[in-house]
Amino acid sequence: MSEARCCLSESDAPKGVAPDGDALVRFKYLNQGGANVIFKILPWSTAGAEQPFFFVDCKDDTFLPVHHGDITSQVLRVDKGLDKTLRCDEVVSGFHDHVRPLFVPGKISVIAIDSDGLPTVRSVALPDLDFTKHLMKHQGILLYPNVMVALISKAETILPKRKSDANQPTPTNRWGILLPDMSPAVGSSVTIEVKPKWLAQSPTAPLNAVRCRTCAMQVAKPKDPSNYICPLRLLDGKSDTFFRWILDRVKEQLVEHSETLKQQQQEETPITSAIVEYLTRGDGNALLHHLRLLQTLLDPQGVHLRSRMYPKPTFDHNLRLAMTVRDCSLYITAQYAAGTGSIKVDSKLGDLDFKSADKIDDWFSKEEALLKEAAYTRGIDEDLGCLVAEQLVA
Ligand SMILES: O=P(O)(O)O[C@@H]1[C@@H](OP(=O)(O)O)[C@H](OP(=O)(O)O)[C@H](O)[C@H](OP(=O)(O)O)[C@H]1OP(=O)(O)O
Ligand SMILES: Nc1ncnc2c1ncn2[C@@H]1O[C@H](COP(=O)(O)OP(=O)(O)OP(=O)(O)O)[C@@H](O)[C@H]1O
Repeated sequence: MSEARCCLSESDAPKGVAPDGDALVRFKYLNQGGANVIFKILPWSTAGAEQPFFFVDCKDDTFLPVHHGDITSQVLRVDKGLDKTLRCDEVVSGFHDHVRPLFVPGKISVIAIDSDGLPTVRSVALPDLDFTKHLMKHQGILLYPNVMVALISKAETILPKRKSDANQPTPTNRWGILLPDMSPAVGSSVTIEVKPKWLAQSPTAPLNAVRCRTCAMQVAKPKDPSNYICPLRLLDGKSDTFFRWILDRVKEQLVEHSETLKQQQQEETPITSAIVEYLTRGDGNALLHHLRLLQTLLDPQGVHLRSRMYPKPTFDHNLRLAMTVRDCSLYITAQYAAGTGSIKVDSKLGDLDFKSADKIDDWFSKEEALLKEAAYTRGIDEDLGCLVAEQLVA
């Protein structure tokens, strides 16, 4: 091993490595998505019955324990070990090698159709802007077996071993990722989480589409309608629908944070207005436009035309990147000082995991199902608030 940050229990520690009390931490389940589980990292205390763990910086044969203060502003993300999803070490390398470069000035190779109707590779310059302040630092962490046992006991959705590790003893060392903790802080910040999914229409949507790709998905496979919003509204930002959607999200958190209803009501509208302003005219708007640009540059033809596109490696690589930036999360934080009117809004992108090539067939099937089911075009009873539909009426 040359240099790595590791997490271990006292019984994993090599002889002579004994952490001070201020290096000890415990893990608390925070949340999970389809592929990963997130844990909060809290200082360990003798009061609980929890087993302590600690982080060390390992260099050659030396193990240097890390003070918990350097760790507890972060969360630990651990992959569940499912098929077609990436291990955390693959996420970290994919992020650095392929995803991060999309957020700094530079050139990318894209597939365009030439005047003869044939695919051709073009080099396109990205905007001369640096969006890296919106990216989270990804730090790979080697998790020792006893840490894995404890994490699996808190989240049984983490598989003890992947199919590809079938011959390994259970459980083995695994990689996790330390990321900045974007959770709200009671009394001083709220965090709104949105997925800026398909910010432009699918290239293979029918010409008579009455809704965008994300709304078409919501028709075909509805998910929690109570907090659904058409992602094109994030970019447009003007409507009352959008203001109300943000207000509802802010209220959900202030209800838990505020001591009185009056205090909540005093804070909710200014915080909502600051977030809407940020997404409509501020840095958030520039970021959303950049995501839309990436989504369209990297996938101008659509997975359905894949068989006619070449060079195939460029097409597939770009499609994977486009699908990555269509499935990330945006964490918008508003820090406020109660009663002062001071509000600072910021945002970071999460879940920028470079999608696996194994998913290409699934993307093909998803688009095919949307077309077959007429999800872009058929009439429905409910109003999803799709901006495409609104623009057709206008
Ligand atoms: O099917 P979509 O377009 O709705 O997107 C899936 C997401 O659905 P949602 O954003 O909730 O509507 C879905 O999100 P959830 O698990 O529903 O939170 C996943 O992100 C999925 O990607 P992967 O299989 O984990 O790599 C996403 O799949 P792909 O982006 O890989 O197609
Ligand atoms: N850095 C973070 N700080 C605070 N909470 C987080 C952080 N990252 C993730 N979360 C929470 O955990 C949830 C799941 O995380 P994440 O989106 O990374 O999982 P996933 O399995 O990759 O999701 P998907 O289902 O989209 O593939 C998020 O929706 C969010 O609520």
